[in-house]
Amino acid sequence: MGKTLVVSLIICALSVILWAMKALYTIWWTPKKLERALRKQGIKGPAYKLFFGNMKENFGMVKEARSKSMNLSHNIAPHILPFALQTVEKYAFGSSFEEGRRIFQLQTEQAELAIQAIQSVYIPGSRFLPTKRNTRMKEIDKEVRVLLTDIIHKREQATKVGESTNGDLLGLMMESNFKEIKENNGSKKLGMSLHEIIEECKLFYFAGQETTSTLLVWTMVALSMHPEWQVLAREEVLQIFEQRAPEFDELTHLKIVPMILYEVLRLYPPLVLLTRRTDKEMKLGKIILPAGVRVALPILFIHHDREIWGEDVDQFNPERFRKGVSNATKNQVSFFPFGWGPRICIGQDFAMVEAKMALTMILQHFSFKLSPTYAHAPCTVITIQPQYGAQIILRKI
Ligand code: HEM
Repeated sequence: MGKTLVVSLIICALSVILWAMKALYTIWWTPKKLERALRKQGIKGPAYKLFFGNMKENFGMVKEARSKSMNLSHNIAPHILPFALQTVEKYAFGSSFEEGRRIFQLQTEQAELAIQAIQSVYIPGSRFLPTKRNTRMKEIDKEVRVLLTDIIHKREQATKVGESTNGDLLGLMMESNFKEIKENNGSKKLGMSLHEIIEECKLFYFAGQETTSTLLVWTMVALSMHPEWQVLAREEVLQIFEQRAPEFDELTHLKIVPMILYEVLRLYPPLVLLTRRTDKEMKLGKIILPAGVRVALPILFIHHDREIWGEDVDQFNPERFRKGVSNATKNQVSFFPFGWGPRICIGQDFAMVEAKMALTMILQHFSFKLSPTYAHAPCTVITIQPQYGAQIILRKI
């Protein structure tokens, strides 16, 4: 008993030391290393300032918006999320909403538990303890795997007997995997493993629903706050489609709706930050970054940078996108809600089509305005969310 206690204490002490070393490395040594490297290149100042600009001002903007608590009646956010999921399910997995509902519920619960874990005090190694939350997270992970494995196995059988993928993403992924294995004489080393396919599916669930529903929720909030743009968008939609459902090809005729969506993505980018780690010395513009440095690309801050966007940076002004994104950004990389470079969001066109389609149909059938109970309080919970909900009053037209 005494021996076990000593061993446990030693393990605990070692993990605390390791954790402290890691924290020191991340918050002190790496920025110092970066600063030294930058100083040699004639760039002076603390590393965080060099890369984030005036953080205080930017954080202030988000904090200021967090105000009093409100009641959640008419909150549209929970209704938009299942819509986005249904779309991802249908086009990414081809399965019906009902079939995927269990996975959706589980993934939602998993995201909530992950947020709770992120927001609680970090104790090194605590994720291995059999706490209620950890146990539930493991159970969820297991159940999601079983459900997805089932969908994948059914698809595998269908692909083997030459059934069509119907062009959905999972089918295409498996078809190409199957082809690669076949071309290499059945060697499974080259194709994706079941584990990899499951991880891709899970990524699609997270990447494809929360982001697009966030875009739609903020678009409805913005159009409620700016009824003049709501009127313009509705006029355009009714002129092109009248009351009928839009066809995919016709969506390119929309001009005002994409301007609105871009402006919403600028003001409320669903993902506020991207991070990268340099694995070797790298040149970033005129700056040389040493290896092992974590670089944050603060999408939200850059989208709200007065120097880039001008004095009306905090205003909702879709007009700035009238001549397209390159014109609005003067060809700089200052608007990147979907990321940039090789890891750019693969679902961006899909998301834009989905948002245009959904917004068109909402505008055709409803006019909407903010409920007096709405409090404007954007806050970051993985994606940027209205902290007290998005209470909107819809009127059938
Ligand atoms: C408004 C909607 C969306 C926004 C704002 C958004 C934004 C992003 C961003 C910022 C990234 C990270 C890029 C990086 O790390 O550089 C990303 C990655 C990704 N997104 Fe989206 N996304 C949206 C919708 C979607 C949809 C609808 C899907 C799928 C149907 C999707 C699938 C993915 C995937 C699979 C990745 C990972 C790509 C990779 O690592 O190579 N996203 N997205």
